[in-house]
Amino acid sequence: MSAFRTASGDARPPPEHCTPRGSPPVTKGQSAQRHAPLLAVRDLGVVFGGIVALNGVSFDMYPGQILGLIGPNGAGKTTLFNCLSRLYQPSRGDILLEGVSILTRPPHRIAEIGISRTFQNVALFPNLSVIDNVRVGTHSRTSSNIVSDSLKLGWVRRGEAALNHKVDEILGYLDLRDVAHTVVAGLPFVTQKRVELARALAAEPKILLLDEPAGGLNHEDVHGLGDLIRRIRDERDMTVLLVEHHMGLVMSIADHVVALNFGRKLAEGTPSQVQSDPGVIEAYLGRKDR
Ligand SMILES: Nc1ncnc2c1ncn2[C@@H]1O[C@H](COP(=O)(O)OP(=O)(O)OP(=O)(O)O)[C@@H](O)[C@H]1O
Repeated sequence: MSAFRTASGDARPPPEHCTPRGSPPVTKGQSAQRHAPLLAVRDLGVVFGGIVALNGVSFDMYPGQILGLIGPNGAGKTTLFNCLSRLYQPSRGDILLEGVSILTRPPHRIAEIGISRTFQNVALFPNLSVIDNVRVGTHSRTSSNIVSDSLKLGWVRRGEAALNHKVDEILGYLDLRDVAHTVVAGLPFVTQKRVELARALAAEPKILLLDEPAGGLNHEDVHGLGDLIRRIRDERDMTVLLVEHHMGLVMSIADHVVALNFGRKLAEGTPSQVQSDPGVIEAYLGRKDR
């Protein structure tokens, strides 16, 4: 069984937004394009010394979309991802969440406005248990402080109980209850990836940023991961941005794909539009006449 199943299993009816057989499928994310963008990337530019890592990239993300960000090595995907999670400050352009620029926010305050991320190589506290790592994710949702915590005020205790309940629910959702009290360092990489996802979900983000979630996973786990990402979008009402080299995963779950090359946007559209774009084919395979 895939390590990326959820506790609720796989046998579910198709979601309401699916169209009947025969008509072109319209995904929840594609129909969302009728709404205002949740996130707008505008003319983004990043320069490292003499290297132009991003050059005037613009695109929109709509509520409920799974957006795949692809491109060959060095295309600028990680740079863009790091701008979205505020690790990098762009040299030009803007990123707007629900119409408001996020560029004045430091990285540690990005979860408060509804953006959570996972890391390519997993960035957990290795010596803490699974449950404590997931609790860290709830930090942006707590309003207590050292004074109220030490006085154990009534509203602090009620808040703690609600957070514990939420953490337990997420552990159950990602099938992590059995390892809740196990120290993370001893767990297999694939389980650590699920813990990181649990931590990101604990912040209840509007936008979940996934940095190469399929890296290091076997074929079966990648399949399970695809199902899980779609379920998280559908069941937990999230919008997902996925940076991924695994083309099969991106093309099977994304509603919309943005392709970068040499720091510029090369193409965007549905997975099949982007897959058949001559510029994208050339960027991945090289020119035929070479
Ligand atoms: N911190 C940095 N300092 C200098 N140059 C950088 C830095 N980060 C990225 N670059 C350069 O910016 C360009 C874009 O890199 P980036 O890592 O964003 O691409 P990518 O699409 O994520 O590639 P990969 O798929 O290989 O991870 C590359 O030329 C890279 O060498």
